[in-house]
Amino acid sequence: MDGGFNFGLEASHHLHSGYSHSVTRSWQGDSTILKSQLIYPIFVTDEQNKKNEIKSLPGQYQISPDLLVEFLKPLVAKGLKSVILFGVLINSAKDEVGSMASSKDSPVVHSIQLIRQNFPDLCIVCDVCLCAYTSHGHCGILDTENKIDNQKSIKRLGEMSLLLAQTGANVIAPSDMMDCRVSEIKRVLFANGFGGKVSVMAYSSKFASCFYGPFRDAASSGAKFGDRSAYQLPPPSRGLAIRAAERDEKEGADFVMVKPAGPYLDIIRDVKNAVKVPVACYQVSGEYAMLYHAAAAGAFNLQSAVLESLISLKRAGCDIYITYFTPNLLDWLPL
Ligand SMILES: NCc1[nH]cc(CCC(=O)O)c1CC(=O)O
Repeated sequence: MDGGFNFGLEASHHLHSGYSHSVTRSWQGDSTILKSQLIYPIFVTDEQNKKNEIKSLPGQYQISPDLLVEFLKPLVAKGLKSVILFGVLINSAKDEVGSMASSKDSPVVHSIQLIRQNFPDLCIVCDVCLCAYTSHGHCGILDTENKIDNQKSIKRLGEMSLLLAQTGANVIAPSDMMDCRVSEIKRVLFANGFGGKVSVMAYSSKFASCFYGPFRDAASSGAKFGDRSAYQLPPPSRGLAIRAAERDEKEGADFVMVKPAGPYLDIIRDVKNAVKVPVACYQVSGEYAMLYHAAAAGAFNLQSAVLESLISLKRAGCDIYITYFTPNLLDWLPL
């Protein structure tokens, strides 16, 4: 008798003996999600006095640093503990090498300064990638044949990370998917006195996913957006995804990430079993849009659906939740 058959017998016994309900009730597991495990993604623009709702992400905004403090105040009062910042540039500010990514004029640098002054305890995570800053929209620097130049790219990512750390970021989160970027960023942080002070949350198991669609709108990286399947993982690949997490842990990542989250629950569990560092899961823009629009169309209650989606992540092994629903969750979750 194989395991599957055994399990079937057991299940049907529970089902028909009236035993199942008491078993599942006493076996619910821990469904608690804490506010301190949430990270709220925020898009900061280089324009002034701007708070633009993102069309494909209703309820989410591109916001300029001068309005950021007022925007965050009520959320911090409700228990917001962490944000992840994404820079958004007007097209004329972009160039081939993404110069603004490591410029003191970048909206992310301005935002870190303001958050540090006004909310000293807020944990600032910064997305580190070049796609929002390059004119071609790729996550790295291209060579003369329009292929990614890995070495040049990770050097730029190191420069960007150092500036963000110097400005006051707590966590550097590389989402570019270039080879060896975690070790390069770690090396730069240690060489400049940030070892043990600023941590690295690596987007490790990041799939080339259509669920990032609305994000392209949000980060204004849509227009010239190219195919990223050369550096993001193919959706069917399980082994690569696990090896990527193990590799990033070896390179010194303090957290690894699985992204998207909901469609990749199996990967979350496998990564959780494979690494010792905490596992962050990114419930991405497309997952947000699906839940939002389905609830708006009356398919289900938003709060129930969002909580169930996050509890599923927890069951799979999630330690940290990156979700656009963070403001809602601050209302829904107990302190
Ligand atoms: N590299 C940048 C980046 N950082 C986070 C996302 C997606 C997040 C979301 O969809 O919410 C992306 C887009 C991409 O890589 O294609």
